[in-house]
Amino acid sequence: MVKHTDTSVVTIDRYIIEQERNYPDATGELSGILYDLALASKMIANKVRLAGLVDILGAEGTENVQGEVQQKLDVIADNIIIKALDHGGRLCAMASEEQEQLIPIPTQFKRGKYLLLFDPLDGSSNIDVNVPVGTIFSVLKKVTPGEDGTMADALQPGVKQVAAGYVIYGSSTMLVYSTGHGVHGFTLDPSIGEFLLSHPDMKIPEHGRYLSVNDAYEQIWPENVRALMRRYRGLDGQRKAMNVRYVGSLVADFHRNLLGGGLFAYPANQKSPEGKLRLLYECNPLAFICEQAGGAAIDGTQRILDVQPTSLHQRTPYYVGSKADVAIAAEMLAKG
Ligand SMILES: O=P(O)(O)OC[C@H]1O[C@](O)(COP(=O)(O)O)[C@@H](O)[C@@H]1O
Ligand SMILES: [Mg+2]
Ligand SMILES: [Mg+2]
Repeated sequence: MVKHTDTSVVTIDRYIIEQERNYPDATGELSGILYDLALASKMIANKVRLAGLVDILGAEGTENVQGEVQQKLDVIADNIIIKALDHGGRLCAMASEEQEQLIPIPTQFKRGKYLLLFDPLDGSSNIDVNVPVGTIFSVLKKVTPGEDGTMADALQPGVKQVAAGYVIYGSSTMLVYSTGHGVHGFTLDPSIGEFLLSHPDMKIPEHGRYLSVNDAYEQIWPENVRALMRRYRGLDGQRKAMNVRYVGSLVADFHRNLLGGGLFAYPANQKSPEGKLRLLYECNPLAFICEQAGGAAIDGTQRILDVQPTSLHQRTPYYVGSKADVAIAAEMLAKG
């Protein structure tokens, strides 16, 4: 595998081909899915950039399966990804935060051996206020007989992912992914419309600087969660306080912590006993990336990637980031 420095001019397409050489039996189907996701991300980036100028801010007026009001950009991003990925002959089904059921591949198109699960627009509450948002994706291999993807194909533990990644639409647009061979970041150069390698082989620092949690829920957290947050804030005298940063877009909070080291948490609380974030298309893909970068991710009792899913839109408590900080969470939350 060619070792690129961050001065090489390498497009994502070229990099994906080079990575494919790691797999002697590769058919190019997984590479094709990553190409199409890169294309869809460019189209979504364009919409996000123009959000204030064209009529795509605000609510769509519909609700998704989570009971959340859908933003116009949630629906636009969802359609862009489905239309970019449904005809390549590489997928047997898709699943989206914005769709209640599995999304079948239209009958006129060939089916493939992979499933794509995604959160088309992450951080929806930040769209209208021009704060970074993102897209999150996870790729699984079909495990049941037959052509069409089934729920059993979607409900596989995170360790079964063959690829995962996210896109952040911030001051620049970046696509970060892993196929199980490290984590690689690409920055979109809008002047040539290409994702260029900018962050090869990303690693998260062992000890984190940043704590990312919405402590507006402090009053309704279980006592062991409150004790844990006091620890991270240096209030129990056991360690130096971490610096608090919370954007309210999971992708943006995760990305900052991946680069600078930190802990993102969305604990369970009395109102949401399972937490808020979705296991299959938010927590599993970022946990895969984080572990590939040397970090860790738990639900408070076990490794997120070992959780056996039971439903498409299930939620889970989430602690992800620098290994040493997640270890503290595991130790203190085990105290029940
Ligand atoms: O406002 P809260 O309760 O802190 O929740 C913020 C969290 O909700 C989310 O916006 C949920 O994701 P969606 O926007 O994709 O529904 C996360 O990005 C973010 O971390
Ligand atoms: Mg989300
Ligand atoms: Mg979303």
